[in-house]
Amino acid sequence: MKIAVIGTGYVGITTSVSLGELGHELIGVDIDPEKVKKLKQGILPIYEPGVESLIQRQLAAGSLTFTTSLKEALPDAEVIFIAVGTPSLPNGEPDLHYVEAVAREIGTHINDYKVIVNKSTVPVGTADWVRDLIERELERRHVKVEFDVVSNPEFLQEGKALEDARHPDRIVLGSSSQRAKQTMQTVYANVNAPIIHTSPRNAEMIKYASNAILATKISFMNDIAKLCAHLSVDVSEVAKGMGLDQRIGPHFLRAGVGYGGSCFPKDVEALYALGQSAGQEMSILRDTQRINREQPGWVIAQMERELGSLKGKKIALLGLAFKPNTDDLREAPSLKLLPLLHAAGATVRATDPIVTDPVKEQFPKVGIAADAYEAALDADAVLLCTEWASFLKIDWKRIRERMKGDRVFDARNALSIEKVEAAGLRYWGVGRKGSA
Ligand SMILES: NC(=O)c1ccc[n+]([C@@H]2O[C@H](COP(=O)([O-])OP(=O)(O)OC[C@H]3O[C@@H](n4cnc5c(N)ncnc54)[C@H](O)[C@@H]3O)[C@@H](O)[C@H]2O)c1
Ligand SMILES: O=c1ccn([C@@H]2O[C@H](COP(=O)(O)OP(=O)(O)O[C@H]3O[C@H](CO)[C@@H](O)[C@H](O)[C@H]3O)[C@@H](O)[C@H]2O)c(=O)[nH]1
Repeated sequence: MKIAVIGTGYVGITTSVSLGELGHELIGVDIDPEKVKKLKQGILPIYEPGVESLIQRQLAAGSLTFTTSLKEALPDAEVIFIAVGTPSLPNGEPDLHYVEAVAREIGTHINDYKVIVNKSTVPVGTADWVRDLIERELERRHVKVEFDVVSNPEFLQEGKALEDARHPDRIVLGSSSQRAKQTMQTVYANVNAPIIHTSPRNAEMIKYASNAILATKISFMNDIAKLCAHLSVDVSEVAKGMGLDQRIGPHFLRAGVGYGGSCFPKDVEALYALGQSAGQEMSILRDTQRINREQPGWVIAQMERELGSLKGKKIALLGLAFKPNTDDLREAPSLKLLPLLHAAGATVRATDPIVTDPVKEQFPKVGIAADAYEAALDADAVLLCTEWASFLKIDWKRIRERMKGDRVFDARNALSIEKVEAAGLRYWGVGRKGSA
């Protein structure tokens, strides 16, 4: 089957290569000529493990191509995926103008039956709106072309996008016609995952509600962690004990410095905004967001409680990306910690295995170190912000020798207390040992 994917960000690229693995022929479209130029050369403009080699293989086989021209991509494609961004507007609602532009362009150029699949995360009712936009363009052209709009939300996690695409927990298909449903069944025929066939509106809500509950689990555990800190309880042990209950599950129970990334913050906000416009309070989501906003400040306040004033203190910041295995800095907690540390008078030397330059541009005062050992030189304290695998394997004795102070603040609850303490360092975690 020939498939066009509009937008070559995380979702567009992952969709393209994973559908390519299923035997389909893919054409990726992006308005960004630089991105397309790189992709045509097999260069991935983002860091996502495993994806670049797959692009190169599929380019060489001729089963994957890229273009900046939607018009050129449309005629041969039976299915058109929309995978453009839906960032937050200042009022919290998602900005749908990229989706709108693509829908209009599709309406301008289609001449035969297509299934248009929305993969972007969008509010309930967007599939109907996309249908209207396309119909209006067809009316303007005085042509009649049949098409269907399907909602097929994406659930991949950055850093493990390929694995998630190959082995999804479920595929959600919100189709409004039998013809579209059958086409989508062919698209995903070779994926071994449960398929939920539902309406487009239900599919759109499934995506927002899924992200919102995951974000809420994190904020809930961050609240529990702060209580654990007062009661000398280790929240990691609590999470372990809770997670074995199958009704709760072990995932997304890790307390830390809060959630970041391009999805949770904007999607929780968008669902909250959707509630507001429907006159529905959504107070849980309000608190989910509040707790997340406050978490970096709470971590810094705890550091001040432990270290005294941070004025003149040297802090080694380990990790800048919003999570490991990505170079994505969107809503990264590091970008919230840095101004707070600076405002408190601390000097920061940061390190990250992948992403440093954009942080240096945004915060010229931050020193950038090649690795954790360089960052720790003369430091009063180490602060772990992103739990990259390389940081979990640190030789803490080597770190101790280089530091001036002896404090390790684990804002991800990812380090082994025993290993840190065996090196003669004092450990602090979020609602773990050392917190109060
Ligand atoms: N990043 C994730 O992990 C993830 C996971 C699930 C769902 N989503 C959702 O998927 C959508 C895309 O997310 P992303 O992170 O891939 O976005 P992104 O911002 O990384 O990429 C979007 C791409 O679309 C391109 N684009 C914009 N307008 C275009 C147009 N008119 N024609 C062609 N290309 C156009 C941009 O140049 C950009 O390359 C969002 O709605 C997001 O919420 C993202
Ligand atoms: O127990 C946990 C789990 C995660 N996080 C943080 O939560 C954020 C988001 O992590 P994760 O969900 O792994 O990354 P994303 O790539 O943003 O993926 C989320 O957002 C995507 C975009 O909608 C969805 O497709 C995914 O299903 C959803 O997990 C990161 O800052 C993590 O550090 C925690 O603090 N504690």
